[in-house]
Amino acid sequence: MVTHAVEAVDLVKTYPAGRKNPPLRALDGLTVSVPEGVVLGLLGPNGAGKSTTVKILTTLSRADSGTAHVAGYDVNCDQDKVRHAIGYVPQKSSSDPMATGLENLVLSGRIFGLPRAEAVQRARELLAGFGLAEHAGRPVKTYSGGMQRKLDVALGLVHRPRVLFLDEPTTGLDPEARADLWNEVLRLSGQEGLTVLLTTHYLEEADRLAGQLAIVDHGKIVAEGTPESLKASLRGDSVQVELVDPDTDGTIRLLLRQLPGVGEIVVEGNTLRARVDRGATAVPAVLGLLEDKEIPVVAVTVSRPSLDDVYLQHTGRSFKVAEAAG
Ligand SMILES: Nc1ncnc2c1ncn2[C@@H]1O[C@H](COP(=O)(O)OP(=O)(O)OP(=O)(O)O)[C@@H](O)[C@H]1O
Repeated sequence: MVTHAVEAVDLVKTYPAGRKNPPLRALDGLTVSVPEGVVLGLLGPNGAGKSTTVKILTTLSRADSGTAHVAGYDVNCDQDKVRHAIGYVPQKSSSDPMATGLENLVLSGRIFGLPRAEAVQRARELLAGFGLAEHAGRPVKTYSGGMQRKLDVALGLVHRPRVLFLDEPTTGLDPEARADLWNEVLRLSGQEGLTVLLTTHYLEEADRLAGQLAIVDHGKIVAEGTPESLKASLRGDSVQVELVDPDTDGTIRLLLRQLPGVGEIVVEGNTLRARVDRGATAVPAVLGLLEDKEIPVVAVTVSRPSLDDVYLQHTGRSFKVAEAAG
């Protein structure tokens, strides 16, 4: 039997939106669960409701209705037990920039009730685990962005939680630091059996890091599964047409739409992305049509469906377009 480290059912959360406006429904019946030892990615564009979900699950906010259990405890009735069972790494760092990495970790351990010697030992263990041992004595303000983020994660682990919440853990990090942090999270989950719920609006992060994905849109989960199963559930291929000039009046989109086997088409700047039944037959047809109409093309590429295609399938819009809309 699968035991769930996190179980949220039908969460609704509204925020006041000013006197003349109806309340904003940030969560609209969100249901999600995370099996023990799994890294679950909550993927959605800005404003989808990811942070609100995390705040409710970490007892920082209360849902208007619905239920949630974390590590078996009710987030409303057993708040202290939940707080001891979880680690929470918020979007904004909670470390003291003037204190050293070691001091930050020891203080955090003391706050969780560890005796001083034990807090120091745990701090040193975490610094070593995250490759920060040689920087233990430096003020955090001198750390690189990647080092600071690793320290943030270490701070969330001081009290050996069973479930770790990471709210957009790699926002603002360069690709190398991002990959480094992904490896740390995978190590924690693989070797230490930690359950991780992370929020992200990076499709690549969701694809690479999450064993399970839940796609959030307008306060609801619209699709769930492993990244592979979600992509495999889409038939056909994705064809990308890069034009010399943008399709400002939508003519090219309409033309392509008429070809047999071509499904939804998304336009992003000079690029048109179409779902097609078979890439191998669609590419020559697309190229032939555009050549006939003397429409200049930079490139046409075909690929297997991506998470962006999965998102499009379930929400009717491309992830980038949803992000830009906020
Ligand atoms: N304290 C608040 N008061 C009013 N509205 C809020 C508050 N917190 C969040 N919201 C609104 O609720 C919706 C969901 O916000 P939330 O922060 O959960 O989204 P998100 O998916 O985490 O987005 P992001 O990726 O930008 O962090 C948004 O429309 C947001 O503006």
